[in-house]
Amino acid sequence: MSNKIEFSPSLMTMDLDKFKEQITFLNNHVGSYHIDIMDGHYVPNITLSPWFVQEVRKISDVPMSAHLMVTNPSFWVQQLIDIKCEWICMHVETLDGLAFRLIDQIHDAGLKAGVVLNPETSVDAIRPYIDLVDKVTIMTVDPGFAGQRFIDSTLEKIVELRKLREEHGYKYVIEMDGSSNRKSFKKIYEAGPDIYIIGRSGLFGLHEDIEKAWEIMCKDFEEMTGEKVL
Ligand SMILES: O=C(CO)[C@@H](O)[C@H](O)[C@H](O)COP(=O)(O)O
Ligand SMILES: [Co+2]
Repeated sequence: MSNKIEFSPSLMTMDLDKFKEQITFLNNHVGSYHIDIMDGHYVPNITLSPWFVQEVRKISDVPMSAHLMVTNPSFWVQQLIDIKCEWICMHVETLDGLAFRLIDQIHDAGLKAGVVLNPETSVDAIRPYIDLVDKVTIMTVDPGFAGQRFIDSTLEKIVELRKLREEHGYKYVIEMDGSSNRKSFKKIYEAGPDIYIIGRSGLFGLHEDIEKAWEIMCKDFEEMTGEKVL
């Protein structure tokens, strides 16, 4: 398989004492930044925020993708629209009765709308609006925390999404989120997402120098998949 693969660092796992150095380096290497936004309610944790998106924006032109883990997506979507966050991705499990309105609202603002599926949520849940979304993210861990174990059974949803896209000509890109690293790269690659979220286990934790960490990540990916990181 040689579709264009994009890497998207999960910035909640970066080293904040090296914020400028890490972003400046990554700006030249990655396709987007992944910003985890939690409300301490939908998941029992609090991490980044729209404010953080704006801080990154001061030193980066790389598109930003907000991963909303919140019980009240409308409130957060509006904030992210106001600051023109390029990708706004909402958990399917929080969208009942709101999906079409929020997707339209994001599109009307000229931004991209994504949906995120928990490990136990099936692709069928997004069938009513699958043709409208720009991205589908498959959680390969439970949402809320870094450093969790990879859930193998989630990979079949990536295969299913690829098949559906081929059959129906849907426009969405497919992203995976959770514990992508040397140990899991091969099986993820075989399932075939377009975007890999890389966190502490796959990137930031590999070396304190981000340039070296990136080199190790690329080598790991190439060794495990046979695919060169461009
Ligand atoms: O949404 C989440 C967690 O709720 C992810 O974006 C993680 O931040 C990322 O997957 C961590 O990856 P690891 O550090 O575990 O490899
Ligand atoms: Co995430």
